[in-house]
Amino acid sequence: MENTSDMIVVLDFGGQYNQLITRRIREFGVYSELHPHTLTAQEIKAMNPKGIVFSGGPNSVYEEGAFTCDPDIFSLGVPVLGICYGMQLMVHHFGGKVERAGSREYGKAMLTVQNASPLYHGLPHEQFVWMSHSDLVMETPEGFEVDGTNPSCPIAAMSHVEKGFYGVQFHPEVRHTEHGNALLKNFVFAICECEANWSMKNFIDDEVAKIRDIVGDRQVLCALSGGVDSSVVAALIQKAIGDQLLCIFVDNGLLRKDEAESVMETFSVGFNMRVIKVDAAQRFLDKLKGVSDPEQKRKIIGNEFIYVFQDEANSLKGVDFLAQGTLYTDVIESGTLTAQTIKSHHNVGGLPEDMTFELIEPLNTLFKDEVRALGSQLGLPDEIVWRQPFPGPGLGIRVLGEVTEDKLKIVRDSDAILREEIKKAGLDRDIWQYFTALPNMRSVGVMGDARTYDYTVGVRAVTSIDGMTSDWARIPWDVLEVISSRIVNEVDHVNRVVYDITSKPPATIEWE
Ligand SMILES: Nc1ncnc2c1ncn2[C@@H]1O[C@H](COP(=O)(O)OP(=O)(O)OP(=O)(O)O)[C@@H](O)[C@H]1O
Ligand SMILES: O=c1[nH]c(=O)c2[nH+]cn([C@@H]3O[C@H](COP(=O)(O)O)[C@@H](O)[C@H]3O)c2[nH]1
Ligand SMILES: NC(=O)CC[C@H](N)C(=O)O
Ligand SMILES: [Mg+2]
Repeated sequence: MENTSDMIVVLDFGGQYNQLITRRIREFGVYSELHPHTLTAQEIKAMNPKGIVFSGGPNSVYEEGAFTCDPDIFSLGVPVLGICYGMQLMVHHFGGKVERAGSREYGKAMLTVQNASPLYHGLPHEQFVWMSHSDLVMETPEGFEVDGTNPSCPIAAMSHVEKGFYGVQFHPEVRHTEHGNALLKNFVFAICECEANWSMKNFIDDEVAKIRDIVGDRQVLCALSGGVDSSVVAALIQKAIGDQLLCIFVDNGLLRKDEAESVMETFSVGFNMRVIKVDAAQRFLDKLKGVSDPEQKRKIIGNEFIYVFQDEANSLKGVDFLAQGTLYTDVIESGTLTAQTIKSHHNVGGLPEDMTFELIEPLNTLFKDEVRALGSQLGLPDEIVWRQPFPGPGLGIRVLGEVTEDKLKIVRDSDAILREEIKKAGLDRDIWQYFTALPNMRSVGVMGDARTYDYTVGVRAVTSIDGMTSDWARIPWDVLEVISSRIVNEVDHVNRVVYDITSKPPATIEWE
């Protein structure tokens, strides 16, 4: 079923932050999706986009094996904006010349606009842009004009206005490009003629219609964790098909203190949903025995989740669909789009091959902050909409290395103290996510005049918008002090607490 909103397709040539392009466009109220560069012209045509953006990427177009695109894309009659690698690819395709530059250009540069193509409408003649490249366009292809220049990059922007093809060597999606947003707006609205007609309200209408269409009178099993994403999915599906929805909450033994009870209370009593709880702790812990590699742990947990869902579905009748709260970031970070797998999210990279369910993942094109807006629009209360994210593999990836009951207890107890103190300090809404992790190390301490040789607990607290990037939270010293002393005093086998002060990148939020 086709979406009712205008849309821009972004083709991914492997840059890690390409989703920023999609985000910027969505912020204008125009729907946009990021797709692999291998998407064919026919597949793109079927999506009926109003414009196409080629992203940047690490390859050099003249190298063997460099990413390319289906050449028929240029015959679709749809405007194309090539950014960095995207522009170089366009040049290469149409017979211009791209070569390695004498030196790499990374950072701020001054762009002089010399041909005011529609992309620069209303923008100043000179503007700061952000560059990150080591190849240069030496010659534009026939029919293209040079739009902008810079001393170290003479062909910094080009266009073929008649065909609707534009290229920029710099990155308009990055905040450091002074008029980047205005430039993207010119592309989206003036050149592609999009209307700002994408909102959470019509997202709900589109998705409800799609779900009804796909599901018919069959039943959907929704994997409900009590977290933001699956709660929003459950609410959306309930809106679409009412009682044909059955939720399943799995106690995998990797949950936080008192979590199982509180989720069951909220959803079955508070929301009157059909929820069943499956106690599968032993199954998960048995499978994790002796396993210490993080990716292997993630895959085991992902598989076990599905097996539990499948066992439950078998004992019920006529359940063909499994709904999950998979987000766009889960898909992107699991490496299905970009070249590099950072970590397999349990609900994407961890799915077993012999799965018999059809998946329903209505949020898999949305970012976290968009899901929160959707939750509010659906009428979910703030306490759910603003709940901090908790990963499906749970404490299994916060106990680093092999997972044991003893270590789970340390993480569970220290995490409960941290949550209590953050709440008490009134910081729970400002900090995006906060938890403790147990590195696989012990150190020497002194307690009551005696030597101890015990575990270190790591405290992690970050600020973020969508989990793709984050900064460590500046928790006041006195709050940290209380947290540290309570953890050491109240949790057995801990004699040291450290605070993680790395941002993402280069670290990630979770430690595994
Ligand atoms: N304990 C669980 N029982 C059932 N399903 C689960 C459980 N944990 C995770 N899932 C499924 O995996 C999906 C991904 O987990 P994830 O933690 O990303 O989302 P969430 O828990 O819904 O939201 P949040 O990111 O806010 O924690 C969930 O949306 C849910 O469908
Ligand atoms: O549902 C999930 N399944 C997973 O496998 C998973 N791994 C990480 N996360 C959460 O995603 C966000 C980004 O985490 P990282 O910076 O650690 O990749 C953070 O909010 C993490 O808590 C997960 N969520
Ligand atoms: N950021 C990019 O897209 C870089 C493109 C190409 N690899 C270059 O170095 O010029
Ligand atoms: Mg969760």
